[in-house]
Amino acid sequence: MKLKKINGLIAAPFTPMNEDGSINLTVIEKYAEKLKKDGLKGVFICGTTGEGMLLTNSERKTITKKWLEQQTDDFKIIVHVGTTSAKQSGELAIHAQKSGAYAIGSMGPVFLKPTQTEELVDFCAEVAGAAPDLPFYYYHIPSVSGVTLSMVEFLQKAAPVIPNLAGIKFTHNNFMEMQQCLQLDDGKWDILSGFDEMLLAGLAFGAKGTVGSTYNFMAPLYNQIINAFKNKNLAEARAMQNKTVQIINILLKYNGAVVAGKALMKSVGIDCGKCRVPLRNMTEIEYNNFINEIKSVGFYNLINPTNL
Ligand SMILES: CC(=O)N[C@@H]([C@@H](O)[C@H](O)[C@H](O)CO)[C@@H](O)CC(=O)C(=O)O
Repeated sequence: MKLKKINGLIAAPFTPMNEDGSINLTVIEKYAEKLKKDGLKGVFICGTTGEGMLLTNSERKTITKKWLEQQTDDFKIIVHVGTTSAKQSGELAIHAQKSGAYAIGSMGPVFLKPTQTEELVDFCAEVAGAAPDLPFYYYHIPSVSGVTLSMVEFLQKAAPVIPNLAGIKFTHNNFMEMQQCLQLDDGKWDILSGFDEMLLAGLAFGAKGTVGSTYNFMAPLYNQIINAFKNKNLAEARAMQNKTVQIINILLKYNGAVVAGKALMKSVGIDCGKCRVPLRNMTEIEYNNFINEIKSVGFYNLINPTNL
């Protein structure tokens, strides 16, 4: 399979929900329009940020169909199909391919975790094999999945048995390993940088595509980091990355990037509602304090493209 690499920002969108916790599809068209206007190259749906593992397979298929109504050549829909079961993930992969998704991704099995690379390869081979016409990305996110195997070894052992293997969504801060993956097989693999606050480091090691949650509401800042890096203006790139770090620190202080990021979306015009258990939503007092802290670092001026 001849694979094109992803270049630029891919958002990991929140899954909009109603007050009763049901999924809210009515927001997705407006959501996609905002992301396209902000310069996103697509979305990676039903991942960590999308609370994918807190949704039923039926809900994930419904969300997939809705997002796919927004897909264009310049706005790619990548579907996270990871679950604890290769069979369940395979079912989602079949649906994603039938529905016309650009690609699929899957994290490793988080229950009965693989302890050796061959076990992870076997899991991914079954999932990727269910959608043989789509590029498959392994979703490496050890801080959440607990699957901490070598990605270099994974690529080496997976390549011969997963013909549609495209690369790795590398949500990890081991940049030595990321660099090795980027260099492997003459740079064949598409290695997507997954930590927004370390985007500049990923760019420095050669990553071209990136997936993240804060691209939902800070994309103009990150596109400025990418442009400053391309123009060799590292002082500006570092200054902008530092601003994103300030904001991410506040998100992490208020129940984390998923809960706080999802709550923030309403203030940028896309009301995504609350998160599902076991995630703990903010109280009203916490939310007011959160917004005040976000304002105190100039967030709303920062994301206003006319100020960039
Ligand atoms: C652990 C985690 O949630 N990582 C986020 C980051 O975008 C993260 O929210 C951001 O770097 C702030 O820490 C993404 O990599 C996750 C992601 O791409 C996804 O939700 O599919």
